[in-house]
Amino acid sequence: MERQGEEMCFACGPKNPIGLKLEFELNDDIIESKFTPEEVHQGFDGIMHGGLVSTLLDEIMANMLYLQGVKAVTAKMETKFRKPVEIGQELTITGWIEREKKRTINTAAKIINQEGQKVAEAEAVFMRIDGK
Ligand SMILES: CCCCCCCCCCCC(=O)SCCNC(=O)CCNC(=O)[C@H](O)C(C)(C)COP(=O)(O)OP(=O)(O)OC[C@H]1O[C@@H](n2cnc3c(N)ncnc32)[C@H](O)[C@@H]1OP(=O)(O)O
Repeated sequence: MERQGEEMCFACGPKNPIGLKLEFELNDDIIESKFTPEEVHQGFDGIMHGGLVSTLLDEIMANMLYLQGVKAVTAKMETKFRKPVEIGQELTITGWIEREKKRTINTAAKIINQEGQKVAEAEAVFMRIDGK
């Protein structure tokens, strides 16, 4: 089978049939994406699965670096699930860089629901794999 590379990314790949198909807007140092979870994304009834909430946060931080030409992988990540994420509510996901030191980049991200409440947030350490 022919491999389709990054276009198959579960979170952002346009060719992944079961993917989240996230799109991003990078403005200066802040990246943003919108996503509305559906029933197929739930764990408990009516609530988005926490693993997928983490995926949204991981992906926004990863793509922020990727879109700036930085090749790095998530080395460590901590997620705080502040409120249940309801199915059918549009989410705004935002990511930014906190600090950089040699190979490691500390990043952060948050998810805000339609009512303006912070439903989840994360801090992560990315490690460059581009030899820089
Ligand atoms: C269409 C668009 C698509 C766009 C595509 C976008 C895709 C986005 C995907 C979402 C992002 C992801 O999920 S990325 C995938 C998930 N993450 C991964 O698979 C990463 C797996 N881990 C690794 O590959 C490796 O552990 C690395 C690269 C992180 C580090 O390995 P290494 O380069 O060999 O480094 P190593 O010699 O072991 O260690 C060097 C130093 O770093 C420390 N160190 C090593 N690993 C870690 C760690 N995880 N957390 C903390 N510290 C660590 C060591 O203690 C050591 O410290 P000292 O002794 O020097 O003090």
